[in-house]
Amino acid sequence: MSAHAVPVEKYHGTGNDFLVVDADAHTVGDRAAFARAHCDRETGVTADAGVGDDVVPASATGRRGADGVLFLSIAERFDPTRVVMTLVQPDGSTASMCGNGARVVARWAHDRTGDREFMIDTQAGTRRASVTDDASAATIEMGVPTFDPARVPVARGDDRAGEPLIDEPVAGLSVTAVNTGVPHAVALVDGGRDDPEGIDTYDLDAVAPPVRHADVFPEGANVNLAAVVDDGTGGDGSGDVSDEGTAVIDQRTFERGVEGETQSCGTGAVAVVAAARRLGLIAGESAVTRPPGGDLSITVPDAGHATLTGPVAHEFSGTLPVDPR
Ligand SMILES: N[C@@H](CCC[C@H](N)C(=O)O)C(=O)O
Repeated sequence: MSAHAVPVEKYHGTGNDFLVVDADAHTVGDRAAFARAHCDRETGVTADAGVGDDVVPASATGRRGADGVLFLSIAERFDPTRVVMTLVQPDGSTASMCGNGARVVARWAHDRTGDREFMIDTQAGTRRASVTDDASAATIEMGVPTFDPARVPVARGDDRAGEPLIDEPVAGLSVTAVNTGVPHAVALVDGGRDDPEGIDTYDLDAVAPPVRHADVFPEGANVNLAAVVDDGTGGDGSGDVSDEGTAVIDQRTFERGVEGETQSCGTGAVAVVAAARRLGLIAGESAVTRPPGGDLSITVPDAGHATLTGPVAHEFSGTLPVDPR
């Protein structure tokens, strides 16, 4: 390996794909430039970056580039093993939390250590994580979603400055603002993916940017469309909570930092379920969200951490230039 090359692993969680760099072993001086170059969907990393037997056909996503670079630092002296996670996005920005990225971190740490339980240190706080026996799926504690306008953050600039922004018009969509580690705007729309007039009829790349950049979101926001296709009431209609099933919500997310729609967004999935609960659109605390890249299982209890569970997979190993210019 050249002195100017760094080993990388590529993983994805429901199509949200990430390059992973072991930040203890390898220094990347300009992380933003590295992410901008190698995440580019036109000119960025491919499975050809792999070396020897590690090269496998780009699997479930099979796409060039990535949704970000995870710079990871692992400390096995702790029990459970701790991993410090920093996500640098395709535009060079750093995100304080990433749900699917954290699932990738758990799988990467498992592949290194064989452990199944981890603590992941993010800029949004320390999160517990675990992988299944076969490591094909990971669960992350996602913290407590907040609608507090000071913490989303939301800046109304009027006499409602202290009120949460719940199902209100913002730049053409009716949105609910929630922070699940990063800021999200959630617009509940009619009709799921199977509805010819439903969620997939929206041109997300057109409708999301005005919300993402709206003045009411001083730090910007990820923008989610969500359609409740099963409210989870199920049962016999008696209202008995033991009859409550798992709700099903179709989800699409336009991500800040990617500046486009991703196949899946974990913090977005939790935001969607938290918003649906807040609006009284689903019965219980559990839901499956269905972003384009695959299903995610979410819990948002009345008290305590939300959780995010879903599949995670390794795509390939390789090396990339540290300085891509
Ligand atoms: N894809 C992530 C979210 C990453 C952060 C986001 N783009 C932001 O800048 O807020 C996830 O799975 O949560």
